Amino acid sequence: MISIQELNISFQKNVVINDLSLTLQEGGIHGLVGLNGAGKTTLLKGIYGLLTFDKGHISWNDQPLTKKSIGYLSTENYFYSHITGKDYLKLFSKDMSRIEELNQLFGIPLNQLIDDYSTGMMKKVALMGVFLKDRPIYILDEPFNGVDLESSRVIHLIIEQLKNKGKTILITSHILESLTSLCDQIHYLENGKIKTSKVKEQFDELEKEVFGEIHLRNEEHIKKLF
Ligand SMILES: Nc1ncnc2c1ncn2[C@@H]1O[C@H](COP(=O)(O)OP(=O)(O)OP(=O)(O)O)[C@@H](O)[C@H]1O
Repeated sequence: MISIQELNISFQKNVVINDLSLTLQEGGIHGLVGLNGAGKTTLLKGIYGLLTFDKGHISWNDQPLTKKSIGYLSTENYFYSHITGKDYLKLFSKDMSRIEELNQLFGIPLNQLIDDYSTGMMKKVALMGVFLKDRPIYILDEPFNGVDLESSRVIHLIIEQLKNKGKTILITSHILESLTSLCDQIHYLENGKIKTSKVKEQFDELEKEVFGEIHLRNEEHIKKLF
């Protein structure tokens, strides 16, 4: 179980994560949603240990949570420039046949320079790097962003399989449907706190409760504007 207690993360005076508490059960797929700028990436970076926090505590089964327990997909792909996909993936695994087997699912031209890849291809190579490492926890920031339908389905199935192996997964997406079909629980982040958490049977309520209100407000506003 990952336990986050009263976490505060701020950038200068901008408090982005504000006394946030959240428990992530072991062996589950957890979604994190929220509007642009809500603090999803900040929270994931905080859990992975890329940001210092003003206060609070994060633990994993009552032990400190460290980077080596986590496979982390960042929203920004920090590749070395002028490196081929193959050379990049070799940083994650020396097992070339596993790399090639994994790539059968994604079809990336691995001998090409990453600099020459499309946005979706870069995302897929970054994800392949994450999946090549066996970790108990995976934190995936926008894994479906820019990825075609076929590969989204592959990523979906890999995540489900990781769950079957007992891994704990935390994932963000702007596409709610990709989370409702995948997650056991979805957490909604607003004003630096988890406003609500819903289990699978309650996902309809999440749509109505959180997004219904926003849709309604926007619809009225659009009708006034146009
Ligand atoms: N390095 C930084 N320095 C200053 N402010 C930052 C930094 N990173 C994030 N912020 C601010 O923190 C807030 C939350 O940003 P964050 O990227 O965590 O949001 P998000 O929920 O992931 O948004 P999106 O859905 O657009 O990806 C924003 O107001 C942003 O401007």
